[in-house]
Amino acid sequence: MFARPAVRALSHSRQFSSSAARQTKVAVLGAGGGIGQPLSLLLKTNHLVTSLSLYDIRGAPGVAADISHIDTASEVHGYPADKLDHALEGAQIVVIPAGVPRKPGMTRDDLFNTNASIVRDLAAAVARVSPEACVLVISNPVNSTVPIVSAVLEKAGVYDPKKVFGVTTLDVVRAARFLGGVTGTSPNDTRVTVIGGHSGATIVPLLSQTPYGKGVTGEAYVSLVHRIQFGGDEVVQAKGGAGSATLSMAYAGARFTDAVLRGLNGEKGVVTPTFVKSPLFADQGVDFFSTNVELGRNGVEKIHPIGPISAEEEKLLAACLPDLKKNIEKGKKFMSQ
Ligand SMILES: NC(=O)c1ccc[n+]([C@@H]2O[C@H](COP(=O)([O-])OP(=O)(O)OC[C@H]3O[C@@H](n4cnc5c(N)ncnc54)[C@H](O)[C@@H]3O)[C@@H](O)[C@H]2O)c1
Ligand SMILES: O=C(O)C[C@H](O)C(=O)O
Repeated sequence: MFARPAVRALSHSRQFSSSAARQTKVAVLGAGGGIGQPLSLLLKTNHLVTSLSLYDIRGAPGVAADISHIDTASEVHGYPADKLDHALEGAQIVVIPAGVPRKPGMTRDDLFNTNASIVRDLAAAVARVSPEACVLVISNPVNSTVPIVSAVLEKAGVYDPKKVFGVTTLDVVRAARFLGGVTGTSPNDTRVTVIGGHSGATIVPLLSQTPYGKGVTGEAYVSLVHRIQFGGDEVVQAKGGAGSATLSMAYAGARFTDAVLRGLNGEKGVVTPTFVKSPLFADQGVDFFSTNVELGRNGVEKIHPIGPISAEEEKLLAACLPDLKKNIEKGKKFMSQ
């Protein structure tokens, strides 16, 4: 589906014969929503998906009927509110964009009270029905919902930290686009590794690690970093109360799902940032963190170190860690109550 690799590290051919690709069922929970619909559409065009299972408390059968007419080989089924378990049967990948989006003036953390329980209940169903699936969490606040999903699976005795991912790809997409805008180059030449978490100061773009990013300094650097960290707010403001990023997120979610699919299919060198259980800053109480991760047949194959960073990025990282720690602890506390 995507002509370009997910990150610049993916440079080799990714062609598969249909016989080489395994059968992969992908379930989308929240498929009737602003993200869920275009994400499901993009997944229907992905030839690594053999079966697409669309679930929502509202509207999923209609979305499924519509998408099922697209002339790619995958089967599409839609499931109403009371058929969650059916939707999850046999799923190898579960993507979760279910939950409420922000309105102007809200932080992602303001969504916690509503989305924490939605994600918890969906994760409980995953634990019960498809415990071996890779779970890709889009619902905000990602910094807290990923620890919640992990804790639910852990409580059920089926937690595999290699298979739970917070989707931070939109930050990577924005960083490439915004840097390309500043330097006047194609985003294909301005891929940026973005580490940390997915909200404000927890989003840390490593511009110094790219040839074009290194050249952005002074005020231009400060405003570029701010735009990457607060790109979500731009969309929330522009939509004026009608929600947050849906189309760019669907693109980002489909791209990350494609990366996971390619890893499961045995493709080597699939590397992209994602928010996972990570040892990198665990000694500082931050045991979930996004860095470049190599994806493989079992999910996370290898967590890459952050690599050399500039003095400015050291400061961004120092600001990120306390906020991220609070967000992670909030998710864990919710699950321990
Ligand atoms: N990770 C990211 O980068 C990123 C980017 C954009 C948005 N988001 C988040 O994604 C979430 C969804 O955003 P949206 O714009 O699609 O919202 P939306 O309101 O348009 O859609 C959400 C959908 O979830 C469904 N839903 C609610 N509870 C459910 C449940 N228990 N089971 C199944 N479905 C349920 C709703 O019926 C709705 O169709 C929000 O939390 C938003 O903040 C994350
Ligand atoms: O900004 C939001 O609330 C949605 C999403 O997290 C984004 O980054 O666009």
